[in-house]
Amino acid sequence: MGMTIAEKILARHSAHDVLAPGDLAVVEVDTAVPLDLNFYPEAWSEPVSVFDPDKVVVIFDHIVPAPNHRVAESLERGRAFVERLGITRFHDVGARQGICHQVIADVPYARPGEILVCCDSHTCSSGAFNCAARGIGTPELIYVLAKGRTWFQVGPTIRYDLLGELRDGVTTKDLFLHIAGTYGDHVGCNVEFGGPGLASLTIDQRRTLCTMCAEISAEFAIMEPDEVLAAYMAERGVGMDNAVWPDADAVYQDSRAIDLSAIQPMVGLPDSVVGNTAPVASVEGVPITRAFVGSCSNGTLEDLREVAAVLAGRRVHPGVQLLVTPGSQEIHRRALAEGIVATLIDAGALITTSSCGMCAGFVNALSAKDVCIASSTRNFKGRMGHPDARIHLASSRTVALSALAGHITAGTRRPQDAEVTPA
Ligand SMILES: CC(C)[C@@](O)(CC(=O)O)C(=O)O
Repeated sequence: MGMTIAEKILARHSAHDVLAPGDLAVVEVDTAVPLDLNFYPEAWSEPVSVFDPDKVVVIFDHIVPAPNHRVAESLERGRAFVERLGITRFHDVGARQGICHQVIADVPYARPGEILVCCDSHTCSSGAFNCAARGIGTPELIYVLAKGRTWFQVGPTIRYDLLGELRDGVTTKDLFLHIAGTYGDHVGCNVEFGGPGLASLTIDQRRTLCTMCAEISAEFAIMEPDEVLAAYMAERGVGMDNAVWPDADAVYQDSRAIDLSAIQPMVGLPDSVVGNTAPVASVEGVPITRAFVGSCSNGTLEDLREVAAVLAGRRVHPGVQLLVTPGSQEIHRRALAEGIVATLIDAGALITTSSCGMCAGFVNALSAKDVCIASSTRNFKGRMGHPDARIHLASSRTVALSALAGHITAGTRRPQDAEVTPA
């Protein structure tokens, strides 16, 4: 019987030749990624040894730099663990800091055909690399660290075939919001992306889409390998030998074709994106007080470029506070080199340290009165501060346009503005 990408990767890492939905697979893990949050005393029960220190990557990203002594003590616990077990791949506060999924992409720690686990729901982000990547809980991570193995129950797979190309100014965030609004949640299911339209999407755009699949409760969200991925990996010295395509006779729970050219700018409405999204045009004019660009879904260099293109030579609306959080120090440095940081600051934005930042609600929280538009991952009630704050999710471009206007808007691109705006 034919297998989907997820089934094939799990089978290759297990004792099974064939896996089908419902099967339990015990698998060897290629990479395990503990985060700063794992080292809180209530969560952490330290393994005496790790299965292979070279397969462990420790990344501090959620609450960094430490805002209080409790966090500082957790980070110290993490550093002691890294030191004791001889883990060399360590992203501490400082020069190598970044959001785990962005760092995993930058290096890259996620590789085609491999299995990567991390204690964060957005770990499916690395499905863009044809990697079976998934979030797990801290107790399970401790087991993986000790034994190098974990288990998954194989879920049915929903296949998305992408056709055509996105129109100018439309992003994979809009594509995701279309999927979440149209099809609702994908609880217990793997998601697989392929089709001729995939070739038109950059790696950053692919990561946005895969990352957001956590919000529809997907298990694995994996893309087919192609030349775009091969080029990205080749630049980083990684081959495609283990890349996995689905079998021609793979069995899917459902197959859905999406015409990318039909997607329009979308907004995720408060307080969940599941079945709750709308074209930006339909909420045009809703006043906002806060705007945020960042997170593991949209803190990429392409996001920052898009925001800079919108903001160049303009000023953010006086009633709006705009925060921009580069996904990693690597991206921050490249944004500096490209002049993006200066453009954003001149426009009135605040650039923050590379971390989960506002998305995780640990810094710069929203008040009860705030209305926010964010390109980040999640908009549950109370996610970014007070439960009465209203959070809309959108592309970084829509966030930037809205920050200029002081209200939610799909706006227009600058060259078009120049044509229609009298001097
Ligand atoms: C810790 C929290 C902010 C988290 O990172 C947890 C998670 O994704 O598993 C999230 O994005 O909700």
